[in-house]
Amino acid sequence: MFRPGLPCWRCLRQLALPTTPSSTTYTASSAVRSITSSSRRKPSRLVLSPKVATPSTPVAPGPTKKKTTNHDYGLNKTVANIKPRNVNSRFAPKVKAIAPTRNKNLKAKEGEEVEDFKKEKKRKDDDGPRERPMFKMLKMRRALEGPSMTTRQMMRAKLEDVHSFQQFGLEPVVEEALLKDVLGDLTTIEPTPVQRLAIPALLGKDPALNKKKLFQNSKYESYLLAAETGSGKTLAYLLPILDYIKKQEAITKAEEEKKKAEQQNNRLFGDIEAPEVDDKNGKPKAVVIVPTSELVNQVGAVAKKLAYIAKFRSALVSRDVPGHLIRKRLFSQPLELLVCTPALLEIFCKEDKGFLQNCTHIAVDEADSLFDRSFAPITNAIIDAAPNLKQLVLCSATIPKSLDSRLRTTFPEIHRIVTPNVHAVPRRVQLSVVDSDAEPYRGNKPLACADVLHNISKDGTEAGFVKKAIVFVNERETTKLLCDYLRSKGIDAVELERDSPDRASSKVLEFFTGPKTPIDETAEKKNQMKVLVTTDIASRGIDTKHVKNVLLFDVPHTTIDFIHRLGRAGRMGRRGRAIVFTDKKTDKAWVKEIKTSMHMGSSLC
Ligand SMILES: Nc1ncnc2c1ncn2[C@@H]1O[C@H](COP(=O)(O)OP(=O)(O)OP(=O)(O)O)[C@@H](O)[C@H]1O
Repeated sequence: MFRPGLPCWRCLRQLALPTTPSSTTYTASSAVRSITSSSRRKPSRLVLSPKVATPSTPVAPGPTKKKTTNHDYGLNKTVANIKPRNVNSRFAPKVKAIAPTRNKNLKAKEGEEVEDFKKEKKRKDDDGPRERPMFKMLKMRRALEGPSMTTRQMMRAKLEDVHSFQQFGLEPVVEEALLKDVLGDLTTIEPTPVQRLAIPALLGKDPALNKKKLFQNSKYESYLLAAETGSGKTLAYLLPILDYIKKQEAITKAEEEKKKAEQQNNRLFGDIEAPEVDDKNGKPKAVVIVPTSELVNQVGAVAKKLAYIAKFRSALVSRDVPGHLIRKRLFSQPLELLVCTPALLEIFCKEDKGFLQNCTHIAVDEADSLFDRSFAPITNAIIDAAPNLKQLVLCSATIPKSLDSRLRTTFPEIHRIVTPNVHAVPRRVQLSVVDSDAEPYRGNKPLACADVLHNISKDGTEAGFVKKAIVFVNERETTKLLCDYLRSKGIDAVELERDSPDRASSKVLEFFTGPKTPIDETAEKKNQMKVLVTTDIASRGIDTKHVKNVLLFDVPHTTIDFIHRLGRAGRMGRRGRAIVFTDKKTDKAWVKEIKTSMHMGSSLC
């Protein structure tokens, strides 16, 4: 309340006039401070934000408005007035401006936070140059190379000619193993588009393919198989390899019998040859290279199924296999097929220069990752270590432009087998977008995710079976945090990332790659849904045939990641549902573009 004789503080603040004539100079600001002393009563107002030391996502500097004091608008300047980029430049002025109002503790705290920020900045600078997020985003969205219209039409025409596996003329044992043990549970068995195109070409039975002319300047035949996710690429390269092995086996057997007969003959005349030393142990005839141990197990499982009837020896080797088992699997018997990760295979090749001397076939699955900058030297070294290589097959669901141009220089004669729908996510996968910034989530993305999962579990689909959902995140650290959060909301979630403790046992993945699981009606708490929270480790190649729901908690960085993650649902003609969560950092226009492309069934190029 205003009383005459006493100063009005509002006026004092505005006029900044001295009030009472006293011995000490009494300014308006000091008066306000001494009387209201809001800072002392409400210290929280002056406490620096605890986030000041937390590195925020760097924002691209926009054009700054310049204050011109004179009217030459900076035209007469001879020196560029660019501020040096130092740590303090962004927030030192703020610190200075409010410094006089601080007490000692606050100053100390402030100093600590500045130090923290400096340390963080130094760490970031040491890690490499800072990139502006927009440019980083654009750089990471590597464009995919799509097939031309003519190629698509040619491929479509070719597809019409093939309808059954019997048309390929595979070795009888291989065909029997395929139809009985691998696809035996299907009512109608017919090859998929990539199998129709690739198997005749790799077997040398494609009349349109003149191999002699095509590979006249090359030591071996090279093929690139590019087909959509979940389209049966594994069998497309595995069947021709096994067919060759079985054919060669028959030839070798005939030769050995002939040799034996000759030796028998020679023995009659006393000329006995020394028996040949068996050099086949630890020398595989064919090698399949895959990027992860999960894929070693998956491809290996298909090979094992085929081996039961087709009778060949295969070995699976990855970092999950103990040393004594690797030794046993590799060196105790002659080996036909080795499924391995590149790092281990490179070690074997370095240790034994002749390790791949009997190898005639190499298949590189997920070729786009195995030929990217980090893996390419290893993969190339392995290929170079096979002197008798006859066929090299590179296989992937996504061919980035960078890989395409690298292949043109490394393997100029490579024959491309591309399905018409490559780089497209099947239309049977429906994509929905959930904006976590909108009501009712208000920026709480984990809550949005839990809510969506809750709704899925109650939607009445997949009656009688446990629903399986995969949630993909971008960062490893998020896996555990999100998984714990979902568990706290009563959702049965498990996590899988590169360093997960239970990764070695593969138990986590087994459930999601396995067949449909009926709900246990006898259990006290009936489990309606199981959720896997994972990174890209489970996005490539993992055959989650019975997973219908894929949630992209983070928007993937690239179109390639989009294709692989969405590819975990809607495999082999099944229906699927994908949900992507957006927030204010998301490029919503891009997500919309992806959604439109999926709706149209076109490539996500
Ligand atoms: N001709 C076929 N008919 C029916 N099912 C098949 C056929 N060929 C393969 N499959 C099955 O389809 C599933 C997917 O196959 P596969 O893992 O080889 O796909 P992919 O193209 O390699 O997928 P990704 O690109 O994700 O690695 C497997 O379970 C496989 O058994």
